[in-house]
Amino acid sequence: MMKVEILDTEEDLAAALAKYIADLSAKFIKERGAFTVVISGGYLIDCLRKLVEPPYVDSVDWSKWHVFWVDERVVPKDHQDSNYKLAYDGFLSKVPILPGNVYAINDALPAEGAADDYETCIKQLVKKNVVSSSTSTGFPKFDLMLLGMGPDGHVASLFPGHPLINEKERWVTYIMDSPKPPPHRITFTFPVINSSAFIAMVVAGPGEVNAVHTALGSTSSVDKLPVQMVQPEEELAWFLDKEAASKL
Ligand SMILES: O=C(O)[C@H](O)[C@@H](O)[C@H](O)[C@H](O)COP(=O)(O)O
Repeated sequence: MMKVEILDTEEDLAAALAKYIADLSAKFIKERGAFTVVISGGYLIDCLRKLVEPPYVDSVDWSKWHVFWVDERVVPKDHQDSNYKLAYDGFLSKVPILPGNVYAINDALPAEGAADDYETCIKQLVKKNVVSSSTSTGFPKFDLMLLGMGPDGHVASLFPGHPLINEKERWVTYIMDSPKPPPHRITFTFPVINSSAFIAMVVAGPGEVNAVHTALGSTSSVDKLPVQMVQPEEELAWFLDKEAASKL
């Protein structure tokens, strides 16, 4: 199922996104005592700012959250390009999520090793039932993924025309030639992204208007953009501000 929310301003988008996340947090914690959230980098983290303010900062049961990255740059965790640093500075440092429930990549490993290590970590969490497993695909089923999108329609570190968008076996893979710097990254694959229960696709501002139009406004497209390949098992919710939706 897909829904598209177009908000007047980016501020309204942040407020709507916070409510959506808080509601899903309450749902999954009630159902299974945990909430597994996968975040991307980029402007998404700034869009989470309403979650770290009242009422949500007080009402969300942060102790049940488990946080993962859909992609990460292969740099030290304190490097300016690190998605972990971006999320820590802008979100994780402001809420009482248990440090042991925040799953960053092993930044001492090169890209291939870091991807293998992250995949092994997730497999262990599936065995412990911290992360669910999709009964239809056998891949890990995260409760919610919070994704941004690039102007070229990339999601995570899955870029248009790159062979990685066709990876069908691995849970986590790596790229050494990312067109968006830095070049070395790890990324979830589409089988994992599309085995998630819910995905929020968060796009604000003028930078992605063409990719948003391609994804939501056009019917025919021979080669699908990565963003058009996103199809979670329960719901894909687009959160757009009026600028991002201006070509719809
Ligand atoms: O590591 C990354 O670069 C992000 O995970 C990436 O997938 C991001 O979500 C989009 O690129 C949008 O981010 P921007 O705000 O930088 O365009």
